[in-house]
Amino acid sequence: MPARKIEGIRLAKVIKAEIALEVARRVADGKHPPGLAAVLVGENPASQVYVRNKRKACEEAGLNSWLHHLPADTTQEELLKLVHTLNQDPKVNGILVQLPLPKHIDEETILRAVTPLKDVDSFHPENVGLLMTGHPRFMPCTPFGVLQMLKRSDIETAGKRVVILGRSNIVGKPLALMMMQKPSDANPHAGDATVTVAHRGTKHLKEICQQAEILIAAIGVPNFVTAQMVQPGAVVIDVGINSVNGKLCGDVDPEVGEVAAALSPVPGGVGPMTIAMLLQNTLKAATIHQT
Ligand SMILES: Nc1nc(=O)c2c([nH]1)NC[C@@H]1CN(c3ccc(C(=O)N[C@@H](CCC(=O)O)C(=O)O)cc3)C=[N+]21
Ligand SMILES: [Mg+2]
Repeated sequence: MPARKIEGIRLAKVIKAEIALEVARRVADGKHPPGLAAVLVGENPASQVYVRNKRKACEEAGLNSWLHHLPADTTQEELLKLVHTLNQDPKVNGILVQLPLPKHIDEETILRAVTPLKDVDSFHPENVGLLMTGHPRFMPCTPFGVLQMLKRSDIETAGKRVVILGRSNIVGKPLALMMMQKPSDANPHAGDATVTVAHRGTKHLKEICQQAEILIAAIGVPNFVTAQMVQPGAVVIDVGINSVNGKLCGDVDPEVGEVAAALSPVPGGVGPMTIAMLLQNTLKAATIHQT
């Protein structure tokens, strides 16, 4: 029986509608709409697509959004100056500096310059630390999207054996934290799972993947996960966004659909969920700022 398709794009629509309702309620109370400032440096075509999708989603949910598109030769000082301006702007609740940045700019320096209270990506070390200790301020958007995708598909994570392929700061590492943590009032979305993090250097990778009840691929290699790596009946989440001959493809080979119980597609899976959670975080930021 082919795998059930976990339609992130449909779940994201539901979440965006919930956010739109809450935004309308706040506006009716005389508050400003939450505002997201996106900063894009240079002409990376994929980044331009993501930023466009983010702005469209903001518009649909009634949030304000601004795009600051700077030329590829922008200096680090100029970018820092813009970040400082956005930090001070009361209409801006969330700041997103699209990665990757051009080589001559130090990403770590820029991510630390975003005030943690507007850091809707949750990339600032203060927010990473809060997440690590189980008191998240903002949950990073892609891992949060993965957890919501499972929850809203009635897929239990508690007590399950979860294998995460990939150890990036944006996906693998924070997802591992959120998946393994015990839920609490401060951390209601925690997964309560048993987590293994594997990567390209892992020995016996196939055997480890076969142990997974939930397998999450965020390794950045097209079609890396094949059917023989997947336990029959497992749930597989594909976080991969790869471009192959101009076509978008994930980290999971489509043949996995023949053995998995459920599989998230690319496109239409984790990507739209990431954007929905970005709006959720921007709304949360507005709540924190009381604007
Ligand atoms: N500061 C920062 N925050 C990010 O959250 C961030 C980033 N930098 N840099 C790049 C990655 C990637 N990312 C995606 C968001 C949406 C889709 C998305 O909407 N994908 C659609 C299709 C898009 C298409 O047509 O190419 C889908 O999967 O259905 C994909 C990828 C956010 N990222
Ligand atoms: Mg990785």
